[in-house]
Amino acid sequence: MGLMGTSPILDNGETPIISVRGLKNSFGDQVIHEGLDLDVRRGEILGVVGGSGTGKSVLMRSVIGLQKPTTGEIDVLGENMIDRTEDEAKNIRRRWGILFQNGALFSTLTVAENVEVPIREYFPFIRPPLLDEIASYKIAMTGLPTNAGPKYPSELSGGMIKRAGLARALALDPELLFLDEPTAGLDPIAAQGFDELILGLKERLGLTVFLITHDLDTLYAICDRVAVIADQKVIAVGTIEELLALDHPWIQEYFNGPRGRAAKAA
Ligand SMILES: Nc1ncnc2c1ncn2[C@@H]1O[C@H](COP(=O)(O)OP(=O)(O)OP(=O)(O)O)[C@@H](O)[C@H]1O
Repeated sequence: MGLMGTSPILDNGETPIISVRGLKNSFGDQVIHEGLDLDVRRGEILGVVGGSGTGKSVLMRSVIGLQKPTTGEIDVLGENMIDRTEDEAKNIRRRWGILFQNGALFSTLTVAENVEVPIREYFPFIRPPLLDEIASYKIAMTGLPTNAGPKYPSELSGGMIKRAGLARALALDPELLFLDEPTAGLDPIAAQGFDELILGLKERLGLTVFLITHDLDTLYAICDRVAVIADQKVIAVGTIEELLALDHPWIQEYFNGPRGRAAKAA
């Protein structure tokens, strides 16, 4: 643990699932990241934390190829993400699932139809009833009742929308899941249920999870390691216990403030 090294090979000899080196992102004069390094290991849930506007979402967008960095190297699932052809990019996108902050469902499609979108895109030869069966299976995996399939997003609660978004993220059996603040806006019980769902799916499906969150309960409950973004880079990464041992004001305030202490005690 501790401060990031520069080798893309981890201590245990494994190649990381995500490797970011020397990332710089800027918008005009505003520099968001500079010299940012990060590794995500196979099978872990890595939490990404940092103050508002430190560039957590921009980091995720860079990793998934939606935001071209100013400079830097990004490897995901063994593929170099910089300067890829559209075909290569499409192939790699099939191997991960993304849950955006607001669920990002198509409002004019039912839950089942939303889940079917990526399947239709990549496997156009799969037709109903198999398509519907796959969608029902994914919907059930996320703990939604079977009657959620024909519903429209506007008929769902916030927690159900997140689950439907997750069902769509799981549509193509991804190896890697990106979650952007999955419990934001959920009540504590729904948030806890969602945490348990993520942890269960990670264990059963062997997923690797990149998770942006402000939710201290989530960090304590399900994250194997936590990466802290401050001063335009990942200043530290490790278990919460390891982070607590570091003498950084933001880390101390975040994990040892009243909310951090309450989450730890829970
Ligand atoms: N496309 C863009 N054009 C210009 N500036 C942008 C763009 N995307 C993000 N930014 C800026 O980059 C900074 C980081 O944004 P980002 O959304 O990644 O922060 P964050 O850490 O995810 O914040 P929060 O915790 O509040 O969600 C912000 O100042 C934002 O205004």
